[in-house]
Amino acid sequence: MKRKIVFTGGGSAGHVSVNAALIPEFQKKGWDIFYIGSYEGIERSIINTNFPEVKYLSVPVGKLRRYFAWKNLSDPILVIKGFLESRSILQEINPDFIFSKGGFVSVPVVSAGRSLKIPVIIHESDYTPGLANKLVFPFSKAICTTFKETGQFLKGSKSLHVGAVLREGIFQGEARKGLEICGFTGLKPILAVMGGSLGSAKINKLIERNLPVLLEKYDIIHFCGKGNINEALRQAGYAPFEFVNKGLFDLVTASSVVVSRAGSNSIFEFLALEKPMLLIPLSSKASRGDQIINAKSFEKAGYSRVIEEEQLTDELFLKEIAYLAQNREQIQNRMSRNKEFKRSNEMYELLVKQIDKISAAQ
Ligand SMILES: CC(=O)N[C@H]1[C@@H](OP(=O)(O)OP(=O)(O)OC[C@H]2O[C@@H](n3ccc(=O)[nH]c3=O)[C@H](O)[C@@H]2O)O[C@H](CO)[C@@H](O)[C@@H]1O
Repeated sequence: MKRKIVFTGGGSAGHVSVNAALIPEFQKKGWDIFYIGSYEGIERSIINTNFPEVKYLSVPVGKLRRYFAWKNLSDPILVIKGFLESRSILQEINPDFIFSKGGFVSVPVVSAGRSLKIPVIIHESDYTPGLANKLVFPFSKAICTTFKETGQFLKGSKSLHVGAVLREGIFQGEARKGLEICGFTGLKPILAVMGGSLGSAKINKLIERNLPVLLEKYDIIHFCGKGNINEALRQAGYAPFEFVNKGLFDLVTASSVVVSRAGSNSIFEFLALEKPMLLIPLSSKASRGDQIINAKSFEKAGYSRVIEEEQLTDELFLKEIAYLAQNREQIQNRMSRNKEFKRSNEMYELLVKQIDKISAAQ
């Protein structure tokens, strides 16, 4: 009989990337694969676009906020509905295990899995654990972490440092194809700008203001986020994209320096591809501050420069880009020594070993 796995996680691509890295491995090994996500979240389009064979099942999702909003009154009802629907889906599938990448959508799925005694393994890619993962941590058999230091924030011995889990295609990117997609000549160095998977209004405005100056020295690839392209800016040397599913690694491989938010998956991808980074983490006013900690740890390792939003000025921004361009080789040397990541096939083997151990103990 085919073994079955249910993936969950979503809300932003950062909560889908590891799943997207692992799905092809489970496919190769003949598993029956299901994904439980929201009706409209980014996880739905990523899974349906890249893995049409995976059975995607939607459940209602209630957001967990740390601040007041009227929706805080209705969202608990959605969470309960999400739990009940997840439970009946899981009862029907009866998977060998659930792999959760976090985000709001994972809370009802993991809780329902626990109520049915289905083993759950979760993954945390940020330095400090996110709220959803913290809530479901007691329901899991193991929590895999990208950062070694994350274990100190999790009680007990369930945490397992695995490093970043990278999508297989990452090392197959071709600079030539990236240039072709953008219509660039390759004569100027390329600056890639990514405001996280959803785009960042702040970074988009920063680029807009500094575009004429930047274009004197660089060609620019700008990942603006869905619905954020400003068509008036389109010109020779400036290639804007909303969200790129295919060809992303051709574009990143073609780049010399990257300006980015500090979401964990993105920065580890840039590290693996040895792209010096200027990180502008999401402020602690708009988040739990996880990106600031991610960014600082990269700065300490000498892979990136960091400008916090509160310190961000156009002058400092241009100065830091110039610094990275000048010190590129030195930074890349440091990056090339970092091997703290897992290829998807290695992570597959690790997960299956874990799950066999758990099943034998049950
Ligand atoms: C606002 C928010 O909640 N941000 C969180 C979210 O960020 P976010 O969703 O931006 O997550 P990451 O930066 O970790 O990952 C983004 C992923 O999207 C991919 N990508 C991006 C652009 C594109 O056009 N195509 C594409 O495939 C990147 O290659 C990467 O794999 O999850 C991260 C990981 O938990 C957290 O650190 C962030 O704080």
